Amino acid sequence: MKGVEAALAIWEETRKGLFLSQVLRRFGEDLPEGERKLASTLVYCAMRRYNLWVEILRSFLRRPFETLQAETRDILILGCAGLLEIKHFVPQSLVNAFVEATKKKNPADAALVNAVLRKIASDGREKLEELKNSPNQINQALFWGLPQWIARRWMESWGQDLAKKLFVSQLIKPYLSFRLSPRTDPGEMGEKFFEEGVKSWRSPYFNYVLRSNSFGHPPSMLGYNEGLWTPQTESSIFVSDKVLSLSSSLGKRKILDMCAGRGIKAGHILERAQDVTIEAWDLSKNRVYAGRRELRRLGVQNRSIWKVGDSLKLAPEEAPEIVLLDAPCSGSGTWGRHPEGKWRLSPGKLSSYSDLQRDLLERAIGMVTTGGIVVYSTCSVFREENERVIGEALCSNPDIIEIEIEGGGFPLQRGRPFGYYLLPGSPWVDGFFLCILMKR
Ligand SMILES: C[S@@+](CC[C@H](N)C(=O)[O-])C[C@H]1O[C@@H](n2cnc3c(N)ncnc32)[C@H](O)[C@@H]1O
Repeated sequence: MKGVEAALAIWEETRKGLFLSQVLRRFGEDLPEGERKLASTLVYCAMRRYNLWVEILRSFLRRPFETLQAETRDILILGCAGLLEIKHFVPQSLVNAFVEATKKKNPADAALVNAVLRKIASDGREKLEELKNSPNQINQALFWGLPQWIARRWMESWGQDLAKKLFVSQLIKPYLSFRLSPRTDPGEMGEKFFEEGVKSWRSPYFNYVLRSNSFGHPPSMLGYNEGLWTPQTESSIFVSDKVLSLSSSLGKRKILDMCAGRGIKAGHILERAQDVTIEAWDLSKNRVYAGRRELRRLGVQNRSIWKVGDSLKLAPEEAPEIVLLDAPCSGSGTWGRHPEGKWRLSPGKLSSYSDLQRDLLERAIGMVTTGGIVVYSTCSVFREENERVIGEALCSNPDIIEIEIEGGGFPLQRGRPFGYYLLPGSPWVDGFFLCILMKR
């Protein structure tokens, strides 16, 4: 099973700090479709509930998990996740594949891996059910794949019902939404996708967005290189769509995108508003490079200026009428898509995000004049990165007011008391926060 070996190699790379999706793309290209799917399913299952697999393994091991060699730990985690989550595989062949991999990496541990994985195949589900049905908060955090401190914080700040929704969202398998360019006909594009084996249908929220049940590799799909569509989650589309409607209803054409990243929102705005110009900043040289390339792909690069640098220090070419601050954040609303993020976050890191967000928002407010708009967004569901940041900005800037947002059918959850949340709850909608401010 080449998929098992590839999963182990991907897992090792991810430990160096890379995203699963990045590594998977690199490894996946050389694998046949079935093996690529197996590798992807294994690494995502393992990463989504990493602490759960470690806990289950502990209960089946006679020695402390930490004393095992790193390669053996990896094999046991992927094996445990595969056996308890992948239903369409014969457990015995999966166990055999992991034992074979151990023989290559750590022959001395092959018997241990064989014994532990066989035990998990026969008794592991019972343990899983036990945790699922336990009312204990620690067991719930384990079952849904969350670090305990995060589960506790969400329970405290969201209350039991909404926190449960966030817990469940950790296990929703994400799919692609395609934002169509204004020159792309949704019906024709849907047919082309179908010919390529991808089923798609219209999003209930946007008439220029198609949903799919694919997790595919966008650059190798039909129409991507020609700029006919862009993969973008519908929550992210909601944010850039709001910038578009503010620009058109208030007649504001000069936009500053303070943290433009790879230019996904900038591309959306420029392709749908021909009279808008965007100045795009980002700290990362690589992202600015990718952003420029993205706008070129869409054919809108000549209405943009890009700068690499710290948005706390850069100066705009022209006074902006709208500032979009799509702030760097913990990404907690996108952990269904990028589950490695939750294991890399710490309380200290979370508060350093809040500090940076507060400074960036102050800078954004400082750059607009009377009537100017600041659109603040994060893909996080932590109040520390959202309402708290907005609350501090409103306190220190009495000339700023919040503007109400219409959901247009999108299930918005009012922040407490500022801004709006899009809570993660379907494969096409990540968790996002959005707040629109105006200078009086
Ligand atoms: C949420 S991402 C932006 C995504 C982007 N708006 C899009 O839709 O493609 C946040 C970005 O902020 C950038 N960033 C972080 N700190 C920054 C700073 N001090 N100045 C400018 N950019 C910064 C990161 O490099 C990252 O690309």
